[in-house]
Amino acid sequence: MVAGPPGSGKSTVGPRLAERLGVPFRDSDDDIVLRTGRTIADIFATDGEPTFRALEESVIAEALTEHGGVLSVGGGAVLSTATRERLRGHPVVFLNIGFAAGVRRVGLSTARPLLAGVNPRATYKSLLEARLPVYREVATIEVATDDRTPDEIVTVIAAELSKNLENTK
Ligand SMILES: Nc1ncnc2c1ncn2[C@@H]1O[C@H](COP(=O)(O)OP(=O)(O)O)[C@@H](O)[C@H]1O
Ligand SMILES: O=C(O)C1=C[C@@H](OP(=O)(O)O)[C@@H](O)[C@H](O)C1
Ligand SMILES: [Mg+2]
Repeated sequence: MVAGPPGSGKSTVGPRLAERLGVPFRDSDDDIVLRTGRTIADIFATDGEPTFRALEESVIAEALTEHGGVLSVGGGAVLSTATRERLRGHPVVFLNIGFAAGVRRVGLSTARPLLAGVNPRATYKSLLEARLPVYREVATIEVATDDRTPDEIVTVIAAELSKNLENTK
């Protein structure tokens, strides 16, 4: 699984990592859109965050049982205790990102409803701080992404994954 804050590159790096490993790719946000036929922004605006989080838990639980490849998840997915429990035993990559680079990457897009409020920079800053320990708790691999291209990040992850595999032999 690939986890980390919005803008860390989960949806960009995940498919490239899957390609490099020769396995299929899924993204929990895409799975929610496929299942509901609605956008993430619409689900947040119409039904509220708790409905979105329940859908997110459900598509991740499904992917963890039926999907044998790389799964990128939304930035808030690991806040769920049930999801964290389901992740035990799975390799989890934490894509880390600093505030400045993260703000540049998420930009002014309205696709992320949590960052569409009055002060998105302050929201993003507190989100990074509050979630950092949670990402670290679930991660088996942590990669700083600020000054790396997606392909460089994939190379680092692939090397770490094979190192971890060697250690379990
Ligand atoms: N390593 C990187 N360097 C520069 N830009 C990146 C990198 N990874 C992702 N991006 C860009 O940042 C934005 C957010 O990436 P995305 O994969 O959607 O992040 P996430 O899924 O973690 O929210 C996109 O515009 C993407 O092209
Ligand atoms: O951080 C979050 O709580 C969210 C991150 C988004 O995904 P990305 O992290 O891929 O942007 C998306 O799941 C939703 O807008 C909520
Ligand atoms: Mg994403």
